Amino acid sequence: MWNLTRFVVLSLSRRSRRFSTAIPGPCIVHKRGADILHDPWFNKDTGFPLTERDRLGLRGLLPPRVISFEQQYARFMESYRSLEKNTQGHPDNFVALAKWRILNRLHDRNETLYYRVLMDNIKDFAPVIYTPTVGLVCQNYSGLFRRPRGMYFSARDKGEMISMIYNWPAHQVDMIVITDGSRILGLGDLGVQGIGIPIGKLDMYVAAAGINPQRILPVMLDVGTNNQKLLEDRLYLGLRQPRLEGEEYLSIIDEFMEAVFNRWPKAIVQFEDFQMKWAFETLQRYRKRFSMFNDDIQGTAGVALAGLLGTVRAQGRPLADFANQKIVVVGAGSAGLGVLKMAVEAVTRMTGNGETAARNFFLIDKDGLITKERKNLDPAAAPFAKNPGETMGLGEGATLLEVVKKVKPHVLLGLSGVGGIFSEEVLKAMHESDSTKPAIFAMSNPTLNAECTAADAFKHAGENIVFASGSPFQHVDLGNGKVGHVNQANNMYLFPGIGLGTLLSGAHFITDGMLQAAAECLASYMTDEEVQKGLLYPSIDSIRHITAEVGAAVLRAAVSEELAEGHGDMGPKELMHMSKMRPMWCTSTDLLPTPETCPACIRHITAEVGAAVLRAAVSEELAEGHGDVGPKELMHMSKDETVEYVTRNMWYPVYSPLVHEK
Ligand SMILES: NC(=O)c1ccc[n+]([C@@H]2O[C@H](COP(=O)([O-])OP(=O)(O)OC[C@H]3O[C@@H](n4cnc5c(N)ncnc54)[C@H](O)[C@@H]3O)[C@@H](O)[C@H]2O)c1
Ligand SMILES: O=C(O)C[C@H](O)C(=O)O
Ligand SMILES: [Mg+2]
Repeated sequence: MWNLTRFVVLSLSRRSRRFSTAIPGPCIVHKRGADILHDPWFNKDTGFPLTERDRLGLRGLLPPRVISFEQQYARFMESYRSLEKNTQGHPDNFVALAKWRILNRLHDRNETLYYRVLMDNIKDFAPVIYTPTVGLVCQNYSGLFRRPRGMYFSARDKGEMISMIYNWPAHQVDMIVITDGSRILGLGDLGVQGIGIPIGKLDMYVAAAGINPQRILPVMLDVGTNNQKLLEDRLYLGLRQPRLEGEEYLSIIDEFMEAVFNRWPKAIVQFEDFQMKWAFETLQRYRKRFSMFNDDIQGTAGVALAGLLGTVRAQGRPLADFANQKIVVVGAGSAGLGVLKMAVEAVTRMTGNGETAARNFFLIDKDGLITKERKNLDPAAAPFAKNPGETMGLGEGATLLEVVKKVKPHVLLGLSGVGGIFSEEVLKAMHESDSTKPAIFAMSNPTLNAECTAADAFKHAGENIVFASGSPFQHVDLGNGKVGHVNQANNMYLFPGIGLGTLLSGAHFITDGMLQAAAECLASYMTDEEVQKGLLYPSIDSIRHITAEVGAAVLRAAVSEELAEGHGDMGPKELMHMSKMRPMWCTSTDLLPTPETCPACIRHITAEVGAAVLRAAVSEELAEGHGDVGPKELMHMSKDETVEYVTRNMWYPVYSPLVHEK
């Protein structure tokens, strides 16, 4: 076994050298001297070798000693760790902003180093550059503002966007995340300050999906704000006017979409944190015309569905039992409705009966249980409103506590944006759940808006629960060496893979089939053993791995729906002939890397899987020809081609030699 594993590890290193992204080719730069030092994409700070200092007119502009990338990395981490130490005991928000500032300064100065430290320390840094700290940054954006990042299109730019889009310096853009700032996490309307969300999401695209940071574009569409406090804030940086509505609003987004796809026809646009009415309206308006998706509706739905299927497995039941799970969803907004729609589709596929698929789902909003008797029932919520006779005796508008007590749900899932709404009484009522392992999903963000904390959930609902939250919480010490596992049910496990898979497929639309493939991939990622322990999602340390898997699943779905038009030098025919594969983008040189020596741990996982396959081939007496690059080895390798293809397209942060061209 050792030899086989060793063999696979060694062959991986051969292959990864062949496709290596870790040894960079030269990078053309059209600037010289101080302009290079002030461009975070090219800047290496003190890391410029002497030859480059001479070639690029940098001699004298830097202190004489050359500091290697690794030394710079260590120095940054040292500063970060000492900041952590020095701020111990300070208020949480103060510490969170201090950490964000130090990372943001590096981002503004040296992108290569920034993304490397982010990728290698994703577990520590994701909560700083993404949820929950990003919420705090948005709330304080106008005061924190030092440098712009991304593009800002405002209602005043009407008629100008087609030319404005050419102000963006990059020739090619692959991923755009856009918000209008109207529903930032659970924090409400933050107007122009919502730009922090696209920036944070795109950082996750770089870290998790390996999207080239030169090809990302965060966008703020400023159509005003209805947040009175911001309108009165003298530092507020956005338009001081109420939000545009109706056709006026839509005409601004229409113009933006036309401008973007006119310049970059192959870009993908992710809509993020739009208030519900515009989230649904824009999704419907654009999804058949452009390559776009709404992450809050569609990404969240896939992540929640994967978690819901995980809870069925955690109970030791077959997946088909999902149709019998009673699920109470609290929050009938873009996220809650997206989750229910996908859950109903899953039940329909399992049972073949769409009529009764929503039977076991109960939907609650700020006015309580939603039934067909609801006055002014929102058409988007109507398919999930209970008919009289299906309510188990509960009336229209029944409270959350009444619903939980009566329904005894298997799952209580919050997407309400209301912190603490899963009160002690509600959690205690989950003791009576009909499930052997009740699940509590407090998915609202950021931390203070979570429906309950992890500690409260385990304390009041019992130690036997499965728990997931949108923002990270520490695992809970249950005493006697037992641990209450906390899962992070956040759409970050899907959106980078949805974007990456779509990009590499060259599909012009993102279909339900592609989204379903992404959700199924995440749902099947965890082993039975892990799920039984209450682990529904991978650790964030494995985000690059899961993203590659999700990306490949999305790509395969696009191919099977005949939507894949290819990407770069990979045409649709080549894509069609790729089969399932596993990624290997680990840069560790260890023979058997561990999660410590290889943060993404890919080579380790791949070696294990490869060795298992090889053992099977050996035991079936088929493994004659797998030497170096024999035909049979090639045959075996072709199973891996899709992920390999995905992997090859993943950017990895290392300094490239710079070559000046006028
Ligand atoms: N974990 C994730 O990946 C993820 C993804 C998307 C959204 N979210 C979070 O979900 C929350 C909601 O997002 P959204 O886009 O659906 O917002 P939304 O504004 O569209 O919907 C909020 C819903 O909550 C309901 N609500 C408000 N107060 C309530 C109360 N007291 N009791 C019951 N329901 C109540 C509203 O009636 C509305 O139906 C936000 O906090 C957001 O950060 C998390
Ligand atoms: O941004 C997140 O962390 C998840 C989600 O998109 C949200 O709006 O809360
Ligand atoms: Mg969001």
